[in-house]
Amino acid sequence: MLVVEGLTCRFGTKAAVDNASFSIAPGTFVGVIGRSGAGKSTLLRMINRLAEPTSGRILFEGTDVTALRGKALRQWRARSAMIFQQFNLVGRLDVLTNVLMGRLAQIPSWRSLAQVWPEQDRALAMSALEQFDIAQFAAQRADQLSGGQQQRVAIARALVQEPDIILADEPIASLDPRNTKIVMDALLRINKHFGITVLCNLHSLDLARTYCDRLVGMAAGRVVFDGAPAALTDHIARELYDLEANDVIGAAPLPAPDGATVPALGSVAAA
Ligand SMILES: Nc1ncnc2c1ncn2[C@@H]1O[C@H](COP(=O)(O)OP(=O)(O)OP(=O)(O)O)[C@@H](O)[C@H]1O
Repeated sequence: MLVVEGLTCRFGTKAAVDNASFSIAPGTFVGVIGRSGAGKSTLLRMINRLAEPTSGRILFEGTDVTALRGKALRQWRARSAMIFQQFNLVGRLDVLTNVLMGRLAQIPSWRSLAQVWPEQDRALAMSALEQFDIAQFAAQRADQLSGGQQQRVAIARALVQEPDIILADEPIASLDPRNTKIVMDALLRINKHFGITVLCNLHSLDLARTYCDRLVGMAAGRVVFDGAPAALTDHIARELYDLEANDVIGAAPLPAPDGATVPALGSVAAA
């Protein structure tokens, strides 16, 4: 269980996240929605401890994540894998090595410096690439891949971290509709097949409704909605998105996720 209690992050006098509180049961696919500047990125970055909370607490399975330092903090960062809008791969390195970076927290530093990866880690990384149909690119430089392929490499890297939670910060913002679906399906597969909790910042309400078990709606740093997608009426959505509402509501519906209907809140089904 991930518990966020009164979490606040201030930049000067401005509260990017203002007293956010919620709990997330293991295995849930949660969409964090809201317009640009609502505080979605800051919330995810605080959970991973990339941004420091000004006040409040983050608890994971009873451990106070906000208080972690040194090795314990590095371990937490491995357990809460981030996926970014811009993929954050090392472009000049090959795809397999990028995925193996996800194992860094598990191996002694001399091995990573010498690029001597344990055979079982290489097998794990190849298997992750196979899961997302990109094993054929293993030896290619990461910057030679398309955006959608690069994001799948980033998801494979997150998967080999063997995380409890994946924090995806607008993972499809740079992608076309086809790659958007491929990447969202990949996240859904991870969530349902491995039971890994996913928190995914999404600008598009249609995507959030299609893929998520639960939505957390943010406006001006505050959590203003928390519930099942079906409970998010157009009226609430319009309040949430204000002037952007017409851009995010009622766009062309996305095809259903591959091989899965949208699951019930908190359920974990085999993919
Ligand atoms: N490092 C920072 N320094 C100062 N202000 C910041 C910083 N990071 C975020 N902010 C401000 O905090 C607010 C919330 O930003 P955040 O990026 O979390 O929102 P968001 O909902 O993720 O928006 P977007 O969808 O545009 O990324 C914004 O007003 C932003 O300008």
